[in-house]
Amino acid sequence: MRTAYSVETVRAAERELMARLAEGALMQRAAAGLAAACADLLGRVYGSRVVLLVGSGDNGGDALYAGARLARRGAGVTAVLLAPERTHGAGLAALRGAGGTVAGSGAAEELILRADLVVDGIVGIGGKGGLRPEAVPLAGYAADSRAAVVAVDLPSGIEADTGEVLGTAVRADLTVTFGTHKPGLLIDPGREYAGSVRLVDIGLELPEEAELEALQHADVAVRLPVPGAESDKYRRGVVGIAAGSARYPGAAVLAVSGALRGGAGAVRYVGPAADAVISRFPETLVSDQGPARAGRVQAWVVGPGVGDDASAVAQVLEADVSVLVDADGLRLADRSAVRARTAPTLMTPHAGEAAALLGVSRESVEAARLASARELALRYGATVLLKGSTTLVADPQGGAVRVNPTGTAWLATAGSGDVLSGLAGSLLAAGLSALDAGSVGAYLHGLAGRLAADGAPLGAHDVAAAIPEAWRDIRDALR
Ligand SMILES: NC(=O)C1=CN([C@@H]2O[C@H](COP(=O)(O)OP(=O)(O)OC[C@H]3O[C@@H](n4cnc5c(N)ncnc54)[C@H](O)[C@@H]3O)[C@@H](O)[C@H]2O)[C@@H](O)CC1
Ligand SMILES: [K+]
Repeated sequence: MRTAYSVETVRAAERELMARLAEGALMQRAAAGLAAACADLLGRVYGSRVVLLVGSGDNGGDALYAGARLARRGAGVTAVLLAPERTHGAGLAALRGAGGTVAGSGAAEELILRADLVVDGIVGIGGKGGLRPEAVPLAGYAADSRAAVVAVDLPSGIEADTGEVLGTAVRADLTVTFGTHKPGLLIDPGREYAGSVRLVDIGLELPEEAELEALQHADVAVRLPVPGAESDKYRRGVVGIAAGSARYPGAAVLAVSGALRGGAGAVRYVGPAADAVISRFPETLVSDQGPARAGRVQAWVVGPGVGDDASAVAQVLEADVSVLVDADGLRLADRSAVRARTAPTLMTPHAGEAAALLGVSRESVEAARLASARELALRYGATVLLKGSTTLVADPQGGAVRVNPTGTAWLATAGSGDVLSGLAGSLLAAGLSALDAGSVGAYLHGLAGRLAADGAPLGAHDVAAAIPEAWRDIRDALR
């Protein structure tokens, strides 16, 4: 499991650790890790041109000490100081002692454009409210330069706790982060600014429960349902799919295609698209009765392509089994009916749907994904899977939010969400909690999307067809 902790938690752990260590020891650990990462990126340190962007805090101190280490190995290191009178004094002395120099801000553009490496130590976890105006041009020069850009702890200008980007931020090729990932490094839009992320262990002791967690192959593998010797189709779980309409039969077919690959023993389809479903997937059990009379299931998926069939949504919400609500279902679901449920509920909006449910703009959901997912979970008393470039899953009772690491932009294709609904609903029917079904479903779906796309456009049905390959790939992590 990859975890991320909030600034407040990191600060507390740092205080505790600093009290036990010699003055400056922690910063030396950070700088050593940073310098090593820079050296790896440069390949040849000797003779390289390195520019340090140095803000007024310890983030700048890290950059200066790392710069001193690179200067000692023969790099030409120049520091651009944003606040010369408030620069980390000992760090600056170390840089000078190692042969590094300081340039005035007038020389910054020229230096950055000619550099091999730019180290962004403008601001770290002490930053708030986006880049200050004097730092904004530096981010621009770094973006225009052919130099590799390494962010210290996090790209300056992104909000560490949320991944929000307020105005301009530094775009890094590599972020070297200390002690733990910060939430903003794993959530868009901040994640896109971070490039690849390298974690340097500085010995922080962090609490059990993280702010954010990202499942990895091994975490998913142990959660995948596996039929036992005693299993039959009913014991493996039956998932009911209430989806599709005369106008949108394809949504039903795609939801079923995901559900068939998600671990349930049988898929029961209810709705007006039964013919389309059967002709594509003859193994589906179909019914033209409403969900309330369709026979026993262990979980329901309701919503993809149902149009205005509010009755199907209401019937499903009354069922005493796990329910996944998606697409049209989100619009039609009565909030008090969702809140009144005692069995688990998983809602799967994309940013636009989440915005409608919260009564805010789509942009504000996209800018603050973590807060939006949490808020929605609280309001509805339901687990919320917020789809997007970084899919998040939040439980209503709090706890670590799951962030999906397998997403790919190729998944932004019509019908892809219907496949995810069926898949995650099938995992619910197989007995996974709403949090696990949502996060394991998103992980499988993302990986299937990557495997199916392999760098080329794909259709949603390709994603569904690639789920078994993704499943095997993950399962093999346990071998
Ligand atoms: N505290 C520790 O134990 C350690 C801290 N380390 C480093 O220290 C950093 C935190 O240092 P600080 O607490 O000094 O804080 P920062 O260096 O992150 O930033 C604080 C300084 O930046 C200025 N600032 C705030 N917002 C800004 C903005 N939007 N634009 C420009 N300047 C802004 C403030 O005036 C303040 O002087 C970490 O991110 C990490 O890089 C590491 O050395 C590891 C050990
Ligand atoms: K930084």
